[in-house]
Amino acid sequence: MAIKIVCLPGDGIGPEVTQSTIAVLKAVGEKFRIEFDIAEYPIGGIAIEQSGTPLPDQTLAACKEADAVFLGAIGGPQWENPEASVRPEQGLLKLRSELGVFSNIRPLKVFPSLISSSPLKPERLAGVDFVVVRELTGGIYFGERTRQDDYATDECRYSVGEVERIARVACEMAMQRNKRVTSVDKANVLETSRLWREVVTRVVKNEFPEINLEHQLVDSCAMKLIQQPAHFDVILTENMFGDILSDEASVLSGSMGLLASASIGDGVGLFEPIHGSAPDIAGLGIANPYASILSAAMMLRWLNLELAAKAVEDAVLDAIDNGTLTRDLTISNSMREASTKEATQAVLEAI
Ligand SMILES: NC(=O)c1ccc[n+]([C@@H]2O[C@H](COP(=O)([O-])OP(=O)(O)OC[C@H]3O[C@@H](n4cnc5c(N)ncnc54)[C@H](O)[C@@H]3O)[C@@H](O)[C@H]2O)c1
Ligand SMILES: CC(C)[C@H](C(=O)O)[C@@H](O)C(=O)O
Ligand SMILES: [Mg+2]
Repeated sequence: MAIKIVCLPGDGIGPEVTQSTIAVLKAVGEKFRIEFDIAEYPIGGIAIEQSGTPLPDQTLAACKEADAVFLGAIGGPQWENPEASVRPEQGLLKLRSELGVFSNIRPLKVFPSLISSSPLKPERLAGVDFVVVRELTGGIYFGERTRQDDYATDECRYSVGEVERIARVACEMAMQRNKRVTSVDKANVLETSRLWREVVTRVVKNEFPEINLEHQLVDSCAMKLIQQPAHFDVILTENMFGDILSDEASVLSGSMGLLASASIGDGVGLFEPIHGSAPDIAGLGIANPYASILSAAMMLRWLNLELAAKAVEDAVLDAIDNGTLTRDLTISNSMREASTKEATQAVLEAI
């Protein structure tokens, strides 16, 4: 039976990188005789243009019935008017919430052949391999917002249950890795962080006694990520800190255009690169498609298609090792610059 994938290209470079990813999915499907039924639906700014809402009912219904959902990126300056009542980002947040995908897994590896693409010194990058486990459906992203003439508020709320379940995801992941969890919070200031710290400590003590747990404040964690990135194994953190730290971490790998993610809950999974719609390069044909393609590999693995997932990851690695690099990766090392199409072609040839 065909595997039903709902694809949400979105805005800016979203459609460019999803087009590459669909080509790769088709190729890997042919190689391993897997039938994918891929249907595209609007989300984000394009959906606002078409129907006045960033997450149309048909899109949400299709996502809920799919085996997996794949998203490019949403947003852009056209929809950034501070007075606007509908925004592309609301569509993505509602989708995450409706699908209940509370854990966002963002792996970070440094590809040896890309060490010169990172602004960090090579010796800092040796052995860097960690994963950010970001809570995705709670915290300040989903609290009540108010606006008066002269002030505004954003509520940040976490329940014990929300922290327990994401802590378990991080611990289970750490058990498959080096059994080290760094839980990141701001417990010296925030009450939600003090609850977070308490709950994480209890979950580890009662359920994962083999895990080596450390707590780190988010400000010094931001520093340590650059100063000593090889220190980390699993970084467990709340929604907004995870958003910020993962973009920061992408600099270690050389580009945001390399970082994939999987958003998992109890039902259908959502797979998306961590980057946004990159309005500054949209339409130029130079976006890096590897983050998106690697997100599809995470999707294949989650669908229990391990051979196909590995084939996609190896093909991206081959393309990178052969020096097929888009502008974001060549900028600091004056190598030849590949287009999105050329990078996609290099992956297709390696499959
Ligand atoms: N998941 C998502 O859909 C998502 C994620 C982040 C931001 N956004 C939205 O994207 C819009 C732009 O946000 P931003 O500029 O802060 O972040 P961004 O991630 O879109 O871009 C940041 C920088 O990284 C570069 N970049 C990002 N992805 C790249 C790729 N694949 N290849 C080459 N270069 C790449 C961009 O050119 C830009 O210079 C905003 O509307 C924001 O809300 C959406
Ligand atoms: C677009 C925005 C709502 C989103 C987030 O903050 O979660 C993005 O930055 C991400 O990292 O996926
Ligand atoms: Mg982000």
